[in-house]
Amino acid sequence: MSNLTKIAVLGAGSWGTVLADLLVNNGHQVDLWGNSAEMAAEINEQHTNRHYLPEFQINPAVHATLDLKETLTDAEAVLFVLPTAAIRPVAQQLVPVLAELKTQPILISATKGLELESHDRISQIMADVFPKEIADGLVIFSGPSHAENVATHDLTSLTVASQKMANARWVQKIFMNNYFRLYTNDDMLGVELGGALKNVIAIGAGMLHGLGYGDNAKAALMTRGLAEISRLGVKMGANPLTFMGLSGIGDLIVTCTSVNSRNWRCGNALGEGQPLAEVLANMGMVVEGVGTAEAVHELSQQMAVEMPISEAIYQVLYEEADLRAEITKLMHRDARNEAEFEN
Ligand SMILES: NC(=O)C1=CN([C@@H]2O[C@H](COP(=O)(O)OP(=O)(O)OC[C@H]3O[C@@H](n4cnc5c(N)ncnc54)[C@H](OP(=O)(O)O)[C@@H]3O)[C@@H](O)[C@H]2O)C=CC1
Ligand SMILES: O=C(CO)COP(=O)(O)O
Repeated sequence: MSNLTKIAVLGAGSWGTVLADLLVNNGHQVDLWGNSAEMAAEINEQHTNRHYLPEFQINPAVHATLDLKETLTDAEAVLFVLPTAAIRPVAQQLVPVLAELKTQPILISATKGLELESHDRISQIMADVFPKEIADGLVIFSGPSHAENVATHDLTSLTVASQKMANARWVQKIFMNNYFRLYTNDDMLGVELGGALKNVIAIGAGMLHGLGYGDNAKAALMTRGLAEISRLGVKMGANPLTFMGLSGIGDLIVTCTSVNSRNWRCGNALGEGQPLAEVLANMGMVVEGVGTAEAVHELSQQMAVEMPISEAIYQVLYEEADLRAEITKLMHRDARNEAEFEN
């Protein structure tokens, strides 16, 4: 057993690969767990992951594996970087493996989404699946951070939130370096909601671009999008200030304005007239906002919170509503005061 801090990274896609590389660059030992033998061989032998990050050269010390027991043994933390839909089944696979270990790792989630049908946040899925003493220590890792930019060491700041601040501070310490800065936050609910719900609004920003709308339209969408995210979040018990932070407005800005965003690119292609099934098939990476739009549609009804922009995007994605007609409807909603927080 080495003296290095070992971190298990689950999910060898764009974000998991870049975070594994960052952790190794920071002097930690990393096992990167994935589900493809070819991918693991490519990472271990060529130190690339061309499907997800065509230009990226991975630190050769990143070790990819398909063996979950090997990945978890001696790990001080387990970082989930999987699509939302994979969190519950993979977490269930972990339970018997963790039960055999002498010490329990800290769980960290970098995933941004709401589960379909249950509308659960990642922390709720973890609470369902893991024993309380493990789930209670979960750290949420969220903020404006395209993998492609972190890969080139662009300056990046994120939020780490947990009910156990000691865990958040530990995660802060293992990730921070001269291009990666983390802030702690005790509002896990707000941090999770900001990270998940901005993906829906980013699809809308892409749609506007695809239709040919300009900067004013995008600024209005982002501002009113944040208003409805905050409205839902506050009603659910989140701190309104969280939505003004990195995991709120910060992530909304980066996702609504960058061609690196898969959600933005999906919306842009829809705005240009491509069918959703074709867009998703061509993307080859997860577009979390599509599933989350359906979860938000149901959650906002359940919470009796109006979310007109997210609802319009849901209608276009799932109910074959006409995009231009939805925009017209939004522009003709009842006139109101900007500061009204109720609807
Ligand atoms: N990319 C980014 O810049 C950022 C992403 N995120 C969030 O991180 C999460 C992951 O995103 P990202 O890395 O971009 O996604 P990608 O689509 O790039 O990669 C997803 C990875 O998860 C793997 N996977 C899917 N299902 C399973 C499973 N059941 N078991 C094991 N592996 C599985 C995929 O494997 P396979 O190749 O076989 O499909 C793939 O390697 C998302 O919630 C996203 O919102 C957050 C911040 C930044
Ligand atoms: O969350 C992200 C950046 O912070 C990644 O966004 P996309 O999933 O839209 O690429």
